[in-house]
Amino acid sequence: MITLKDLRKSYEVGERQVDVLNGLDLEIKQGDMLAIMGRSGSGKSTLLNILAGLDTADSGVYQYKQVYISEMNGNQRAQFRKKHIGFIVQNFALIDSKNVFENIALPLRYSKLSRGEIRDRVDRVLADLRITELQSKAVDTLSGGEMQRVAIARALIQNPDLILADEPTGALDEQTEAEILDIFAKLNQQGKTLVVVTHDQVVADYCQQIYYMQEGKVAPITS
Ligand SMILES: Nc1ncnc2c1ncn2[C@@H]1O[C@H](COP(=O)(O)OP(=O)(O)OP(=O)(O)O)[C@@H](O)[C@H]1O
Repeated sequence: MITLKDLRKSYEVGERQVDVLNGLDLEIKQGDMLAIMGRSGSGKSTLLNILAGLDTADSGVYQYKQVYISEMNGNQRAQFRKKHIGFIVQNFALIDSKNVFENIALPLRYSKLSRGEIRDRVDRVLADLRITELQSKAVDTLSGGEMQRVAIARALIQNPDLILADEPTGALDEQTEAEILDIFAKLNQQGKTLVVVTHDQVVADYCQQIYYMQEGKVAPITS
């Protein structure tokens, strides 16, 4: 599904050049659920942002199915992101001034769907994530676990094939973490491909493969 080949990316910090990706290769198959671990600053978020089409490498190849994302311009990447990617972050990134329903419907706002179709789609993800009763609530009144469910619902609203999660349970207690991980496992069973960046071994152990990022590359951890 995804091939990354010889990805390189560096930043100039003052006089110094920091190599974040240093010839990174990775293959992700459809239906994989993989964890990426590694020390702080090793480049995990950079990699996830590139997979999402939010950022680009300086060189190397990013192929998604038959398409070369690494050859796209910013607009094309935005289209790609909208169609294929669901992105989930640690701090949920919800809009406080909007209620749950509006947050989940947000990615559909420039679509050609009618209000009724939007309603139906949101109803479906609300039901899937068992948060139908929260739909009219202000998001800043929710618990952390509820907020993350809303963020997952928003990520799913366009029915993406690839779900990228950056420390998705980092702000949650153990019990809530387990609930969110169950949701991920269920999505994976439904055929979604998931890539989860985490520092947490419990989260990594939920995934079928664990990769470790070091010196600008990733390598599988074999148990
Ligand atoms: N815009 C930028 N300008 C300069 N350096 C940057 C920039 N973005 C990231 N970096 C550097 O790139 C490196 C990788 O950052 P990245 O956020 O990808 O790491 P990470 O593994 O996700 O870290 P963490 O686990 O702490 O979130 C770090 O050294 C960071 O300081």
